[in-house]
Amino acid sequence: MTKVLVSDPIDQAGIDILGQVAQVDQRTGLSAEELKSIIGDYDALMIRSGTQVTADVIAAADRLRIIGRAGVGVDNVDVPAATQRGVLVVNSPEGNTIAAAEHALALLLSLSRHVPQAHGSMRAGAWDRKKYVGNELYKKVLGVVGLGKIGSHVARVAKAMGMEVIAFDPFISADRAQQMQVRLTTLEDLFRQADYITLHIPRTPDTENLVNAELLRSMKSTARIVNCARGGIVDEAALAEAIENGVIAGAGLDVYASEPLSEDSPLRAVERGLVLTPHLGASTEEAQENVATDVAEQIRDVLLGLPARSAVNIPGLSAEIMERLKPHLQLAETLGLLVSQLSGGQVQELEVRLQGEFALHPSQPLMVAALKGLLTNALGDRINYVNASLEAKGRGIHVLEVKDDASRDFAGGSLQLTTRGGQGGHSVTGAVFADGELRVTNIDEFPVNVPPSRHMLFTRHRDMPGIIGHLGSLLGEHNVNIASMQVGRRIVRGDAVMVLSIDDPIPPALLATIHGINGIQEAHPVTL
Ligand SMILES: NC(=O)c1ccc[n+]([C@@H]2O[C@H](COP(=O)([O-])OP(=O)(O)OC[C@H]3O[C@@H](n4cnc5c(N)ncnc54)[C@H](O)[C@@H]3O)[C@@H](O)[C@H]2O)c1
Ligand SMILES: O=C(O)CC[C@@H](O)C(=O)O
Repeated sequence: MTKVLVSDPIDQAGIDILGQVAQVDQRTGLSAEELKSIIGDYDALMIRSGTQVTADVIAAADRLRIIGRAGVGVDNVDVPAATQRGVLVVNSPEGNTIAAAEHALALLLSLSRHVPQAHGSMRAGAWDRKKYVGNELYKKVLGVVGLGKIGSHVARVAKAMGMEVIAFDPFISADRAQQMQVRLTTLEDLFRQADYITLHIPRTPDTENLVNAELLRSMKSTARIVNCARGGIVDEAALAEAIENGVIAGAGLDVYASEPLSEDSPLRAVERGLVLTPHLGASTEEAQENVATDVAEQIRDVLLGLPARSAVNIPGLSAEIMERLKPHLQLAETLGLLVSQLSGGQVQELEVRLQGEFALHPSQPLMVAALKGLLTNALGDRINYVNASLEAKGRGIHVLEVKDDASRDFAGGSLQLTTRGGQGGHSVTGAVFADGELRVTNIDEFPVNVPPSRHMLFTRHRDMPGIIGHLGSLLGEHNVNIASMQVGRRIVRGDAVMVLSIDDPIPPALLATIHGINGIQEAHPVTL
């Protein structure tokens, strides 16, 4: 008998769909140990954000074929562990977009009119009209951080309410922002200018504690901030302090670094200017029905041997092709990640050139892997083989595929990714060597031969005496250890590129100093 475990509250519409093909056991509130002890009996697991599907749980899941997340974020699932075990992870990328956007707007309005506090005082028998004088949103500046699905909807509604909308999203093109009548700006400027700020970005290493004490200090003292995206993006202790000390006027939070929010969190002690909700962004009847139906249909289909439409991990490729193309897919993804960081995010066109033997492989998975790499910094764990093409299209990125099987630069062929965009373009080429090792072989038409490593620094500079030594000593002074270094140049004392593999990331202050070195035209730290 096929069995599905539903371990979080899921709308009945989803349960009914699962019931068409399997025995459905609804067991919410399981401890980690209890989940581990029973998961071995199940073919599918359906969850929301409450259940933590750790590597331990997956290791105990002998029969498990699919994990369905009724919602967007899969940060409560160890996706690499699931992929390794061949367990498909599916989600519902759009089912709760409107619900989350409306919740952010609800927090903005509640904050500006003190709705929860006024309600509390009425319940306590008071009739206090003076204490709860608020502010209007009309004609105020709303700063949207992250202009994706939810951020765009919030921006649209805010404009209809007469707000001026500015946004920070380094991965959205100026054209797209213009279509939405939103002015793109820097994060710093947004925090300085906005009367209201709303966050709609994923939690990634780049966005963790993005809103810290320093950024909060740069806000107007009358400004308010809403986080209905992910916990951990805002430094909670710094936020509580900023509200208590009048540095900012208030905040509305739906998500927390650790959930449920602990009873002794400093946030719970803030008396004025703070509205807290317990991760309710997706909690509307409509969204719960949408996500439950969307995910239950995918679980049902997969259990019947059909493909899933929103797989987060394994693409619609056979295991055999995946195995054969593994290093090539890895190269495409690595080059995508690399070229996106060289290009600074604003990419309008990506050209993928399959050269020599690369042109003989199926191109679609390679194109998708390249796009997945290109969008990884923008979308974190939300980008996958299934949605990469769609996400690129949604961002207005034009994708070109060029096959050049006559090229003979490396025995196994090579792959070149070229970006074009508002800030110019970059190109990177790579190859898979006979031992399966990946190599970056060309940067902006300068030949190099570098294995990709976790932390790297790429510079474009004038080939002149002293520049390499200067950079080397500067890194040494800042305790950044260089593992290897290579220079690529076409003519002596012309333009050149330098590629450093380093053991540690470059601190932002050091990057500014590197930019100041005479002869350095560009410097890009890269994390792969
Ligand atoms: N509170 C809830 O219940 C709830 C419900 C649904 C979604 N969410 C969360 O809301 C967030 C947004 O979801 P979405 O569906 O709009 O995602 P999306 O992928 O459509 O949009 C995210 C946007 O953030 C941008 N971005 C990435 N890194 C950035 C950075 N460092 N600075 C600025 N912009 C950056 C991306 O370019 C993208 O446009 C996610 O974190 C999601 O998990 C919360
Ligand atoms: O399951 C929930 O209610 C939270 C969902 C939301 O955070 C998401 O990422 O989709």
